[in-house]
Amino acid sequence: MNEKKLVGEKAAEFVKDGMIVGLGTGSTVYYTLEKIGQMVKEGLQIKGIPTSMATEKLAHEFGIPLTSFKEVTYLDVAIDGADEVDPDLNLIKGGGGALLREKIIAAAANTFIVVADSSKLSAKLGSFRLPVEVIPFGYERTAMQISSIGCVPEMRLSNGNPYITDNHNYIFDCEIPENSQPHKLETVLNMIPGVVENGLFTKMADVIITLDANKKTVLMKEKNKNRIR
Ligand SMILES: O=C(CO)[C@H](O)[C@H](O)COP(=O)(O)O
Repeated sequence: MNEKKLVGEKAAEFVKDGMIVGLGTGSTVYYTLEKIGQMVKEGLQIKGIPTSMATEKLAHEFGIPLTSFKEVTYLDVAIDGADEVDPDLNLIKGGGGALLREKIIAAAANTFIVVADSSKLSAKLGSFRLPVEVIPFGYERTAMQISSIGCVPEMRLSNGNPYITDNHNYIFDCEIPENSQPHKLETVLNMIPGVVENGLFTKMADVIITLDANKKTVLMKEKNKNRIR
């Protein structure tokens, strides 16, 4: 059974006629995009905003019409994957390198839905290294400052060269301190000059679509309505 397909396709049920939809990035949301593409062929009228160039390409392939922040100021719903999810619905994202656009789109969405197979659920964030996007200028010094707050950064490489994001930046994958408080760490990292964004998405997700022990899709919902928008 393909867990990613089950949760990915389930998320498409949240997409209704007339909506502006944030289109996430990754191998789970791939199935959401594929399903939305089918729904569009059957007459669904929506417009999407992609979180990455890879997703923009997929949206074209699946026939999903696109728009941008030149035309809209908010989204009805955004659907995206995650690398790790804790019981308070805090996330680590950015394994696919798209964290910056993903966070802009999640923050602009009235409802942020996360698709996560059961391997992504974790009692405490930190087993997946935290992606931190930094501008290339002064990245050596930025890395020192990331280290000074207890994180251990390692530059992400692609074929031996620095991995370059869609926004022409670098990524450090960081081990985070064991006793980290996710919201505090998210805020403190973003105060370091040179850090553009980090992959902690705290107080953002409204719904996690995952699977129970019987491999049936279940929804984990946000308990505290204290989202930051
Ligand atoms: O944050 C992401 C990309 O930047 C992805 O949502 C995350 O890496 C999950 O990917 P996948 O669904 O392939 O496991």
